[in-house]
Amino acid sequence: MTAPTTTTEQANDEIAALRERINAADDELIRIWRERAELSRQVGAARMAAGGTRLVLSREQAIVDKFRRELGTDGAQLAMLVLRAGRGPL
Ligand SMILES: C=C(O[C@@H]1C=C(C(=O)O)C=C[C@H]1O)C(=O)O
Repeated sequence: MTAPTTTTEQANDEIAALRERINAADDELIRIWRERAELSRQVGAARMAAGGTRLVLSREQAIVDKFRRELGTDGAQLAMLVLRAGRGPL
């Protein structure tokens, strides 16, 4: 059996530092999630105020396709949640 290359204390320090970065990334994701939902709501309101539709399915499909291309099947699922956050459930 090979000896460990780091001590438990070193590993704990590294994990604590990485978790700080994860927490910062999560905060950013939450901020961006809220920002996008608000922008989407504003687009919907502007379009409906001009007599247009609340939804544009071709645009939503393009967004789902982009997320799938970039992130795979989970990305497509994520896009559905992202879209729902802005315009509400279908
Ligand atoms: C924001 C818009 O309105 C709706 C919401 C979308 C979105 O959140 O990306 C996309 C298409 C529309 O169904 C838009 O048309 O861009």
